[in-house]
Amino acid sequence: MECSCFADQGSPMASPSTPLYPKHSDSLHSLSGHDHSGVGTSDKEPPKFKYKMIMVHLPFDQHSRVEVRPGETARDAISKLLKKRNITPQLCQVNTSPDSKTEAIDLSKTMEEIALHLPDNELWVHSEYLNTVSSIKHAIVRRTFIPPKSCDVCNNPIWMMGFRCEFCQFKFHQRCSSFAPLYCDLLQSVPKNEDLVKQLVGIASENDGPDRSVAEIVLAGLAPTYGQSPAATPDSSHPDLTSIKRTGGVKRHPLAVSPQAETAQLSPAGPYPRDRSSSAPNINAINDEATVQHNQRILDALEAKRLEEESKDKTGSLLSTQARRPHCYSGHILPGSTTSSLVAAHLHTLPLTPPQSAPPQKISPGFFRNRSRSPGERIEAQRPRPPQKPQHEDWEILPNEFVIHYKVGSGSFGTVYRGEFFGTVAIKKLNVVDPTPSQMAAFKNEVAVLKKTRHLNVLLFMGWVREPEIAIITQWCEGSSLYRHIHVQEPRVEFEMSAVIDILKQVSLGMNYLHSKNIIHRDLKTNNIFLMDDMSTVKIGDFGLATVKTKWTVNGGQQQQQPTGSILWMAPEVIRMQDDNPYTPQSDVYSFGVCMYEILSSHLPYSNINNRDQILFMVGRGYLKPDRSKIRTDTPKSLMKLYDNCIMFDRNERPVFGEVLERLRDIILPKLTRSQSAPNVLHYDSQYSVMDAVMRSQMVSSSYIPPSTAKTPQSAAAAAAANKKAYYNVYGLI
Ligand SMILES: Nc1ncnc2c1ncn2[C@@H]1O[C@H](COP(=O)(O)OP(=O)(O)OP(=O)(O)O)[C@@H](O)[C@H]1O
Ligand SMILES: [Zn+2]
Ligand SMILES: [Zn+2]
Repeated sequence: MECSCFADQGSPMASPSTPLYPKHSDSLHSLSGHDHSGVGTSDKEPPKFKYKMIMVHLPFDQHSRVEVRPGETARDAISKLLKKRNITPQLCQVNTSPDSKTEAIDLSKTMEEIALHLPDNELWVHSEYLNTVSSIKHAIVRRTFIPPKSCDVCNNPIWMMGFRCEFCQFKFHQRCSSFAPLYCDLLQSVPKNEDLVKQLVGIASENDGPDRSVAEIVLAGLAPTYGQSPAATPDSSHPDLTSIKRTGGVKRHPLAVSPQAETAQLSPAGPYPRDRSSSAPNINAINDEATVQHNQRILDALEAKRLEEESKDKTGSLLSTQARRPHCYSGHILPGSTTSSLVAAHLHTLPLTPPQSAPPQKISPGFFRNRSRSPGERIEAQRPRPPQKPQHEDWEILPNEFVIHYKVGSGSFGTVYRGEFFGTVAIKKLNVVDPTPSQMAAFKNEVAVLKKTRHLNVLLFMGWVREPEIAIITQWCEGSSLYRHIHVQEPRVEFEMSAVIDILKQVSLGMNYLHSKNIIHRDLKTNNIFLMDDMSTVKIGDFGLATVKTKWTVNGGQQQQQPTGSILWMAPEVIRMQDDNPYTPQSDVYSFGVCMYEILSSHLPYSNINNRDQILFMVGRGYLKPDRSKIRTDTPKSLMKLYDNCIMFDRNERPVFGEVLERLRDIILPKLTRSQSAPNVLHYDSQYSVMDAVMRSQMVSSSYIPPSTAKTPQSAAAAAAANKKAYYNVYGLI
């Protein structure tokens, strides 16, 4: 096959004489309808080209655009695209059509020259190699690892149960399955393309680093057939592994048995002189949603098969497995595999074909870990580790450590349950199925921040759950949200002004703290403000988790274009989504302003407009603000001013929470209000303040006893208990 591949740079395979587009160029010319006098071309006139951007179709159904830059060769331009995706350019060729059999373009030409002749502004990158690679599946079996072996994903010990590919020996925890490579290396398919082999030899001898390793592995897999004609190779669909010694493929795993010794013993001279046993990257570490789904399918199938196997006669299963799977070289099945676990054969029947639109091929640095180059290092890697307790990651809570009781409600990015984890907790399962590794990593970063939050007014984060679904566990808030108090419960609560200020101060304290930790809430609203401990303490919940809130809400992947969720609290700049990330401390301050409005007016904003889009449009442009006339008349001027400042259209004109707090502290309530109230109960952080304020303002109970009037601690406690009961009775909470 004659082609002008990336590998041809300076190699004998280069075909500079290959005419550029011999089949199409004439028709192109007439089709284009442009003046192509520059084609050919005179030195003086800069060549005119039709397209500034060319669409490039990439392996795994991806595509990208490449800019036509003067003087840049096609090789350089397209290599950049491929390298970004961790695809080895040397393994690809470029055509002007989706058919890889057509003439490849000459990559030494400039993009300008190429653009001149393109029928449409499209190019196709083909790779037989990648096609072959992506057809190879793991043969994963569930295994008991005694003594524990380290997981090839996370490096932590696999304590007892885990999984391993019987081909490539890749082993991993169930929880790490989403990070396992999608396929194993070239073990089954033996490409018979001589050109490809030559290219690989070229790569193996000329390059260094991952490219070379990749080529070496493939060549190792091809070793027995290399140099033979396709007809002379054994039946490629069922290669006899006792005669085809594909040691390179199997022994490449870092912790697999004695790589060097066995390579020396088993492998015939390879097609190239290097010691290939030392470089063994897993070339197929494709980490994304497809991987997760793929692996999950494998695990699910395995689980089903395991149960099936368990009910069968265990003694016969090794034999039958091997009989059903002629590919399975018994030497690869390590001692310790339980016969019942050898379900690899069944996997042949599973529909585990690679996804049509496979993701970028990533060579994850994680998979190079422990691949030592010296025998000494290898021994180190194989030394058994002392047994350890099963490890969870920092603050991870295992499925068997908590109990879910019942569903409480759901929001835009999760469902909340009441449950038990060393006491009553709230478990929020996030709306995410199969997070990509990058989402998972971002999520973990955010968890790392959440776990450091310790403030009286911030809901206590207690841990996170990976399986069966990703969830966050927090302290449980008995009582109710501010939203329920204002908008739902009957009779309506109108807090005393002093209680209003107390609540606002506590919210500002919590928010100021979160901002000091660089946590932007992104969803501050009265639903996420809880009144606890007999309503004396305010807790802010549902904060942080930027990844979950933006990226996971739409099909698990894309950034949302349209604002979703709680639009009433969204700052105009968030509604407009003008920047990549419109969330700032000031956008939280805006949301706080809306909470102020709710509590001061007992209304939700824009309750007279029932068109969501209209609200979004008008608030986003600054044409609409909450109806100020609904705000209660006893609101102090300074508080009103603070509210106005918080909801300023221009975020730079809004105060920060530190200032909000100062201004709230400075508010002096009219003496009259105070003298009517019981003394002392309303000062900031009074244990009874909010509840007392509610009770008094509603005059709900004749049995109300201001705690501060109680003579002894016991009678104060009794008064508090009685008041609580009265309160909850009134609101139907008990
Ligand atoms: N820690 C908690 N303790 C008690 N109830 C809680 C807790 N966290 C949430 N809830 C309740 O669970 C329900 C669902 O909460 P969730 O946070 O999912 O939704 P939301 O805040 O209303 O909306 P969104 O998440 O879209 O902003 C609400 O009724 C909320 O009051
Ligand atoms: Zn494998
Ligand atoms: Zn692991």
